[in-house]
Amino acid sequence: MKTFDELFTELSRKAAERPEGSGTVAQLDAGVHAIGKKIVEEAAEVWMAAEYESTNAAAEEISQLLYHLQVLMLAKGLTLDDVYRHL
Ligand SMILES: N=c1c2ncn([C@@H]3O[C@H](COP(=O)(O)OP(=O)(O)OP(=O)(O)O)[C@@H](O)[C@H]3O)c2ncn1[C@@H]1O[C@H](COP(=O)(O)O)[C@@H](O)[C@H]1O
Repeated sequence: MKTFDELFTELSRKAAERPEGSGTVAQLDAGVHAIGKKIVEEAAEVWMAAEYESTNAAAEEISQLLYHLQVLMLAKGLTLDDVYRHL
């Protein structure tokens, strides 16, 4: 298990070091358009899981949406503070 901040630290390292086989690196290479599409897809899956599936399924879909949002943040060069200052 990891926190939102811990995941961002891990993904930032992946983006910098570009290890072989990293899905995050592949997503970053695919670009903002592809990442954005994935976010919309994952958001729809969150909605469907929340409405029609178990609470655990909804939690899993939410975790995937959070992951893809972080990938977009990295693609755009945004930090956690850039986002947190708007909360
Ligand atoms: N938390 C996640 C995470 N959540 C979601 N995903 C990606 O999002 C996809 C989920 O999409 P779906 O369930 O809709 O399945 P899918 O449509 O079949 O997926 P794709 O065809 O798009 O791959 C997964 O296949 C992963 O590619 C994640 N990929 C990575 N992480 C974490 O990110 C870290 C770095 O991962 P790597 O960069 O791959 O090393 C690790 O700690 C991972 O646990």
